[in-house]
Amino acid sequence: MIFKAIGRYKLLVTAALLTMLLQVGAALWQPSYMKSILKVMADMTLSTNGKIDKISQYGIALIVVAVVGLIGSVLNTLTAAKLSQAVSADLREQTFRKIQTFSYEDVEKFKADNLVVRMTNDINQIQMLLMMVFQVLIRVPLLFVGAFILSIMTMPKLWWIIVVMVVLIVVVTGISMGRMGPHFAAFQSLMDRINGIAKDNLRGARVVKSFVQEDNQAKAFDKESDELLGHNLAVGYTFSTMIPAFTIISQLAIFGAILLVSTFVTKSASVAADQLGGIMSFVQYMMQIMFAIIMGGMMSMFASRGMVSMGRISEILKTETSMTYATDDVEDLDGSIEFDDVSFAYPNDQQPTLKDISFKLTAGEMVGIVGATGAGKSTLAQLIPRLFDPTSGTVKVGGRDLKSVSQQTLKNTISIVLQKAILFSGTIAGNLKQGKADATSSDMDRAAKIAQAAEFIDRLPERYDAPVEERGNNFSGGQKQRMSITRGVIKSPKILILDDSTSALDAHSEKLVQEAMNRDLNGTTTIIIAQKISSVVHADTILVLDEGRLVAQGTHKELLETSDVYRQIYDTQKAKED
Ligand SMILES: Nc1ncnc2c1ncn2[C@@H]1O[C@H](COP(=O)(O)OP(=O)(O)OP(=O)(O)O)[C@@H](O)[C@H]1O
Repeated sequence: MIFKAIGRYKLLVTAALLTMLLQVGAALWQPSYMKSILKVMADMTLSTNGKIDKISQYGIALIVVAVVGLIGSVLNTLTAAKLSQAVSADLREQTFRKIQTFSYEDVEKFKADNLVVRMTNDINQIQMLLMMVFQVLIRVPLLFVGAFILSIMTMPKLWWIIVVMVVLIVVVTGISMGRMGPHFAAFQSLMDRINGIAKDNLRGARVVKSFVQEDNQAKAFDKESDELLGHNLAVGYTFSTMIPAFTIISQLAIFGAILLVSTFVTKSASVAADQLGGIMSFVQYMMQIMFAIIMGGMMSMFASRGMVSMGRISEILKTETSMTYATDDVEDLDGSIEFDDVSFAYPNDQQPTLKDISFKLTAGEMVGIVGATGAGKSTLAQLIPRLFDPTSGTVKVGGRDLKSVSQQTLKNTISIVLQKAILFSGTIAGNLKQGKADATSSDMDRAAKIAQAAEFIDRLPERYDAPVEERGNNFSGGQKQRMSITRGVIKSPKILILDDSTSALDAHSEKLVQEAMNRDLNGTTTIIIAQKISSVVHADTILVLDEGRLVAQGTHKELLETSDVYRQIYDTQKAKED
């Protein structure tokens, strides 16, 4: 996944690698000039002949190498930043596109909040890792090996000091990383939970305020946040012991090296000068080795977090949607519906929500679905536009098994207006066009009249261009429902499902909507899921659900005579009204 994403930016990758090489080359070269300058300076105690010129030459060369290294470093940072941002933007878009192919069931399995964290936080982790990789990937091994060899070449007798230092630093790094690893693994799932709480709280701000739940919400948030703090502190503590440990190791190594060198210095001045220059560059190489190991450790830290994130993104990209369409052909189906021995269980649910349901509806009928809360009405309705596939049995529309028709055919044939009116930020027109992409303003007028939305839309100065805020927050519950019904009816579908979607409307408006539908959507099979039997008394047929089973079907009059469940619901509601 990641290699494919990076592969698109060959030029940037090459530039990042070359600039990295430039940096390493310059870093390794500099100490040798230092050594030469110091050697010449020490020699000056014997004779100054031509020495100043030599020092200037070495000095200029040293500055040139340092400037080249600096340019390499700036260019490398720029290319690494550009590359990591481009790759992570591609991954984010690819992930979002993939999620768009998911069925509703797939989204339910992942959970929406979790998908949001993956597309934001996880992609950021990958971006940070890539930035690190393209800044230090080659630099670490080259700097380590280069500085190691050059240090031993500079002071062959001190090879063992380098080896002891490397072993100690590797041991400290290994122990520290081992301690930090489990904390990094916990970060991501904690971020999912914290994000979920924050989102629930902000979305349900009205409920939180009206039920004075601020304290409880804050406590729940604090619990997760404290756990995250605990992991962050544990990482911080380990880090705070790691850095001083490195400093002590390097100081001891430098001290040891200087001490040993002083014992090598003989009375010969030229040898002493040589040793002085040597020890300077030796110490510089030692520092570079330590830097390389620390950078390597840091990279492995970013890598361990980035790998977890990559796994989470690749899980999305590898997910094959649970719903496939047998064909792309667009067909003209009529609005008849047939359920043949349908049972359905939600993903990860052992118990079926719908059990052995069979019925037939003729095109153009007005159908009511009633039943107690939790009886399975919405679940049954969701199987018609194929939001879920049945666990067993067949759902047919226009005589065709839903699994054998194309997505576009389904979209053209069926509209569902959900219990909760969901609007997207943009304009009213933008939301209505989700129902019919090429809707004209006369289509919108017609649909708005049916849904009794015209009365408030006409009062808005911008009418259909009026802005809709996030989740339609600038509209009332009833206005949102009316817009949602407008979106549902705008394409005059063959089948229209209204899932308790007039609940926020007063009885008069509900009646007006139904009358307008009867008049203007003649020929549309209308399924009305209703809490109140009064909303469906005029239906051609009513399905009565009880604990996931279809227990009766008929007209209001027939059901009053034949169905105990129906009569019970009717009597209870009537008693309440009286
Ligand atoms: N996404 C889901 N995942 C798991 N279980 C679910 C899901 N949605 C609904 N259920 C369960 O399925 C059962 C039927 O729910 P459904 O929403 O279909 O009932 P309903 O008859 O429409 O109820 P209501 O009239 O209250 O809207 C309930 O027990 C509910 O807990």
